[in-house]
Amino acid sequence: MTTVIKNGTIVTADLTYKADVKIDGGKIVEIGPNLTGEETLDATGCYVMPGGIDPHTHLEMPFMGTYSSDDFESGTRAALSGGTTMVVDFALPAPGQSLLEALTMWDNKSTRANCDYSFHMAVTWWSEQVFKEMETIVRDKGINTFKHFMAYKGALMVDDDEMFASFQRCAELGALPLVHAENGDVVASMSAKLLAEGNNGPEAHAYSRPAEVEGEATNRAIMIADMAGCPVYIVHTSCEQAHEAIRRARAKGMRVYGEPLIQHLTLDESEYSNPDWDHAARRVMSPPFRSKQHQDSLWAGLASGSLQVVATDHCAFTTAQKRFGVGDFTKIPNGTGGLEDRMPMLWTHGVNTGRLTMNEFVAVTSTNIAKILNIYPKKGAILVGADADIVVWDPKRSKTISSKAQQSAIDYNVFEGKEVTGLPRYTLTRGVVAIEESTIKTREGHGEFVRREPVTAVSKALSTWKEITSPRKVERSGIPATGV
Ligand SMILES: NC(=O)NCCC(=O)O
Ligand SMILES: [Zn+2]
Ligand SMILES: [Zn+2]
Repeated sequence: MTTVIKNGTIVTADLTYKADVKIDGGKIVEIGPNLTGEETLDATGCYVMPGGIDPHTHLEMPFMGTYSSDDFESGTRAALSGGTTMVVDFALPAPGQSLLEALTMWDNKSTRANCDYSFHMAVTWWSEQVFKEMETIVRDKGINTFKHFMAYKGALMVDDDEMFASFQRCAELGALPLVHAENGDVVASMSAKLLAEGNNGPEAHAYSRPAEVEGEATNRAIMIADMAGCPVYIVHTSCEQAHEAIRRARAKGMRVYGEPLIQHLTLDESEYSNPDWDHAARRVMSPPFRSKQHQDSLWAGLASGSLQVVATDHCAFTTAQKRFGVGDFTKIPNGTGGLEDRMPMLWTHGVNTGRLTMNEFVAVTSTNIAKILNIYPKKGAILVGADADIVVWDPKRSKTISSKAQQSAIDYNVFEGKEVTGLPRYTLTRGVVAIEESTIKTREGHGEFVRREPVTAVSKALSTWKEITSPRKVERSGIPATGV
């Protein structure tokens, strides 16, 4: 069946123009005036944009003694409802577990997805086996990104030598390392001190992870990547110190990417002072929410291009799960939701305030990450041949965010009560209408895994430069005899 989106204005990362879009077999087949098809979707007054890509989700993630509560069904339904048509989740091997075995576990969970998805593979330990399996993950399994946690000591954290070894392997394979940059040793030490002093509430989670903890680790990850000769992507960049490290590295010519979250852009540290324990605990995530000055830095980074992607790190725990940490903040499961609200919140606080143009909005919610992950223009584009992952965006539609009306499985929303203006009229996943205003038409299992080939251009450029500038043995003719 052919579908035509009529009377809208196409907005991409670099163009804004009036045209209809024709879809057949899940792909865009024609763009132009006066198109016709068997089904017509009216986009009068709307912007026709590439569907959002959220490159940072944790659906049904085993973490801190429990599982995050949105699975691939509810999580991707929430995504589509907010205009996001692809998610990238993290396959997390337990320390000692095979990467391939972990991937099978994530493959099994994702069969319920309503929209397309892909995985990053985490490197949570290091051995000859991990070294070898990384190649299979890239070449056979279509995954070109490896995640490293510098935090969560005693659980997911890797040390510098492991990270350096893994980054070097990424360089060989044309893969991109991702890093959760917080100094896990310092966090562990500060947490123990705070607890010993009786500081056990959710606000102490933020006290234990100041911006310096993130700035130091971000800089370290960037320097290690530079020595390994690979690009690096810093997830959930939340503060000026981390942004500064990214900015500085980019100015020196390093391929470094930074990803602020919608939560860090729009919610601040005052949330942790709320007298209601549940309110504060529901907002416990790592890194924690920061001050308004840090938020200004992140917005400036998006506008100037030193930060490239807005994600959610969607990792949703119910209030009951958060209460595991009553009396000990280190036991509050870390994570917040946001999949459904990322696009409307960013449009409202970015485009509607003049902090971002519409084209920049498309760039940071879709096109930039599609390019970084090497899936452009299959995803992230309104072009003939691209997947018809499209959001028809109505800039006048408004709502007040409420957990009562959300798709996410949890019992609250960190954006509760916020007014948003700018919402999907239609969300299409590979040509199928999944959302029509407030009507949910998602199909469980419709989502497909998106293969991602190695990023050969960047790794070839970096390895060529590395080879040319590598240290060389100095050849000497007159070597003195040893001893006397
Ligand atoms: N961010 C967070 O607090 N939870 C999810 C896991 C992670 O990304 O660190
Ligand atoms: Zn993280
Ligand atoms: Zn995460």
